[in-house]
Amino acid sequence: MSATPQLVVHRDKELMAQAAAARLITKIVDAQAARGYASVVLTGGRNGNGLLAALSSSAAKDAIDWSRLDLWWGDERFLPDGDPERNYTQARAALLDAVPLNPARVHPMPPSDGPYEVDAAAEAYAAELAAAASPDDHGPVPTFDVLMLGVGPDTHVASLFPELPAVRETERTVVGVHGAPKPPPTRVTLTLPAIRAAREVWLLAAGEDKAGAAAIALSGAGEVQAPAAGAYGRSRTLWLLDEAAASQLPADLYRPAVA
Ligand SMILES: O=C(O)[C@H](O)[C@@H](O)[C@H](O)[C@H](O)COP(=O)(O)O
Repeated sequence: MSATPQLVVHRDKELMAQAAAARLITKIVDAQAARGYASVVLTGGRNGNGLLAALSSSAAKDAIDWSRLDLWWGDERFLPDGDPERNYTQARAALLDAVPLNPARVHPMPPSDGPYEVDAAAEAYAAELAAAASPDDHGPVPTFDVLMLGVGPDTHVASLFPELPAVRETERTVVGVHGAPKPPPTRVTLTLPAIRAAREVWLLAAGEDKAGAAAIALSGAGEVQAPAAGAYGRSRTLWLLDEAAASQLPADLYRPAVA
């Protein structure tokens, strides 16, 4: 496990999205060369969607073999299929509808108008992950190449909000969330054990409203109070920030260049 995060600070959120998209393309191409396929966990939010939009407008995206890419989600707002607030709907609009993915490798979380209520939806997604895991993986989830997470101003990641039961989960890989402080209140989320199955976890934070959250999560806070602090990958944990989000980090973590 690699709990010590590395930080990359970009000038602004546009540059951050473009650089993160370039980084993701390279990661996917490398994984496909090494293993034949790649697996990525997507996140919602402005930064996650900004990265997908940047990837969509990058010429280098054609280097990816889209038919050999597994896509999963870190969390989902439990809303009807096609709802514009669903992370899946937003990811389709930002990128997925424009690239030749293999539909069998795309794994959106279940919608609220499907066969499941929210806790059963979480169980179904956990079963889908378990079915995709191989004996080489470390448990009932695949070893994702990259798992991306937006960071909320309250330090939430995926739909793991401070102090709520989901962030305390140590056994199940996916749980239903009831009473989330950010609408909608009902959600499905990967848990910290599932997140930590990833080779690399990338946390995306841009804007002044994230500065406090980044400083708290990177300064030794506990994961129940600051879920972002508990999100780390097996071989790498990378925080991708813009200068505004990095502005409250302690000087031993980040020293802005002097102009
Ligand atoms: O499910 C949600 O309500 C959002 O997706 C949320 O979890 C988001 O990822 C973070 O709040 C970061 O948001 P931004 O990237 O928009 O700053």
